Amino acid sequence: MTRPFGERLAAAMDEHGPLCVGIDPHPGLLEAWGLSDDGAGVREFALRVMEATEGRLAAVKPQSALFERHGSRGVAALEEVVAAGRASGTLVIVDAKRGDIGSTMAGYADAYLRDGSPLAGDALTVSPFLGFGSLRPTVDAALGSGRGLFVLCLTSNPEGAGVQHARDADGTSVASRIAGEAALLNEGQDPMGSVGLVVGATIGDAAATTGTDLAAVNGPLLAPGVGAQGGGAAELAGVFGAARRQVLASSSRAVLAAGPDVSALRSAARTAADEVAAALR
Ligand SMILES: O=c1ccn([C@@H]2O[C@H](COP(=O)(O)O)[C@@H](O)[C@H]2O)c(=O)[nH]1
Repeated sequence: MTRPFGERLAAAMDEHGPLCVGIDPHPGLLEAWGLSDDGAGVREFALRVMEATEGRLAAVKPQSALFERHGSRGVAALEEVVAAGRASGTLVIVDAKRGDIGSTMAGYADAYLRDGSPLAGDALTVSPFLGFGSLRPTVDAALGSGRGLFVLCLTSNPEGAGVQHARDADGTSVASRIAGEAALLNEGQDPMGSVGLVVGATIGDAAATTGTDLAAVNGPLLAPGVGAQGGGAAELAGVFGAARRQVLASSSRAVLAAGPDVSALRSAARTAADEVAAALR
């Protein structure tokens, strides 16, 4: 039986530091790397990032949308990233932000969280905005197969606040409600549970102002927004406070800009990993 994701991620973060590099093959980056904006270009881009990071980072996070742009060839390239992660032991978080009614979520669970599925990495990002309960099929599939989830909670984009900071009749914010549901699923897990949250490095004091107790989640906190969106060491320390040991910081464009040379990418990833490790110590 595979060890739970939370346990595997904690071990990977201890070994390599709390950084996840995003694999985001944007058209502009493909051009800058001298690659074609098609399935072959995306494949070459993604496999170079894997070569630079394999066995050296806790995790990578392919952005599904930027693979899907190229239809079946792009999705085939995403499958190769998943397979490369499996072969090297680098954890793969598929950033697809899936969210739908429960019966359809069962389909996504089958695609992204089932042993033997070519798109099943180690964890999947999901959206709880159709109701946390609608995520149940993905929760069951993840926990039953040693995989993890990252549930959107306080996202890095400024537009997220309108929904996530809203309060219900008893004054509880949406973000706090989501964090509370994740905490229930992670109860008693050591060193941490497998149901994480997405909490942007750019959210300032929003955890405090929305009453969201991040430390109580007892699960990993995926923190995008480092680098290109303006999050840095100071922001990470300020946003996460007592929850900082649970944080897996994520950076895509700021690291990917160092490509296409594999050793330059490797060195950019190492520098970013050392910076976030120092900020979150
Ligand atoms: O709140 C969120 C959730 C996910 N993301 C994703 O992370 C990367 C960020 O890329 P950068 O180039 O480092 O800005 C991207 O794939 C987003 O979809 C996020 O930014 N914020």
